[in-house]
Amino acid sequence: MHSDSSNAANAANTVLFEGISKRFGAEDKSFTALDAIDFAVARGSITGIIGRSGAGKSTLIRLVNGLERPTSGKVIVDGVNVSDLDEAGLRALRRSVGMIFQHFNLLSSRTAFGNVALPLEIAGYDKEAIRGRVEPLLDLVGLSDKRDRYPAELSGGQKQRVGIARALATQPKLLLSDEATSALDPETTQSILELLKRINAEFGLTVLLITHEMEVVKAITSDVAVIDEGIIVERGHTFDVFTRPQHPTTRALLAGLPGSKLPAALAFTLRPQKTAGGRVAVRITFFGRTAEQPLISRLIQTLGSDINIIAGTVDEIGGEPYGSLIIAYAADDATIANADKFFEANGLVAEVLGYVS
Ligand SMILES: Nc1ncnc2c1ncn2[C@@H]1O[C@H](COP(=O)(O)OP(=O)(O)OP(=O)(O)O)[C@@H](O)[C@H]1O
Repeated sequence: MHSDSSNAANAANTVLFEGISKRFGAEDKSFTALDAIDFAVARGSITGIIGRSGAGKSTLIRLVNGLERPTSGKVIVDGVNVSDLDEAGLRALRRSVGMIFQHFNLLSSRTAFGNVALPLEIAGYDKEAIRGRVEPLLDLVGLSDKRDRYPAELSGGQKQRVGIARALATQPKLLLSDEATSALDPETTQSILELLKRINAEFGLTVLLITHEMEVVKAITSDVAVIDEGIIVERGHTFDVFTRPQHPTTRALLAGLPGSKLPAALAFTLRPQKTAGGRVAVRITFFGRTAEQPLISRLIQTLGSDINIIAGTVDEIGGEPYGSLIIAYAADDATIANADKFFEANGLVAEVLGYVS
């Protein structure tokens, strides 16, 4: 029997991790790969789990389709406790949960068509039904003209498209992605992420992806959890986690993003203390609607023309505009007070980076 609250949680979430821990090895020298994980993957979301190598990401995702069993706790997929399933139940679960992999895991002896058809053959579909399902899928992933090609004749991006079509063949409600773009170049990564985004929007498919690449999380997820040594250290809407990271691990992962580093010339001259007649260097972060306003010209109007713009980026996180601007201006009390008033009035987050002469 489910309580009303667990029914509501199952309606809202495709996956629930409840008090999950996973230990490997014998009792006396066991290793804790996951510890006290409570996490929900909202239905229809694209949710990312990010962490460094060895953080526990693969173990966590493998619990979802029953490839690993938790040492304690429950993983609930679409209202079903995965640990309660017998072999037949696990087979049914794996039909309703598609998965894509870093190295694609295609059968080299089968064509693109044959690879996509495989899960349908295993599920016992007849030839006609298989063709009726596989051809539109190859079309969806843009590979109709490659239907008779073998994996060795396809590029990495094309192989991953076959992998995506195969994962969708049994019409799953959930797609698991295990570092699916890690072996691809940035441009191909972008096109695969666009495809995942389109599939999520068109079919309402929930996507749970694990990655060590912040770029991937930034490009397509709505929600994210940061995992470190088997513990979720930070979670939330991607936009909030990226713009106001709280945990040092999140900050360290974000520091690898292009545009997050200080320009070399500034980093070299920046001092922690104010110098006589020196200038203060400030990073202004602006979100949502403020990112679209003509901030720079208003800033110049407020602070006068004695302001240097050192660096700037405008970007999008989870579809929301976001920008950052590094400026320097006179570090006297009147100018600083004037600037602070401007930042506050315009809802800008300003962080003093240091002082330059
Ligand atoms: N079958 C196993 N037996 C023993 N230890 C394991 C097993 N599987 C994983 N581990 C350990 O659990 C920890 C988490 O591994 P996991 O593969 O989940 O990390 P990850 O975040 O996916 O890392 P990567 O990105 O390198 O794959 C690692 O320290 C790993 O060595």
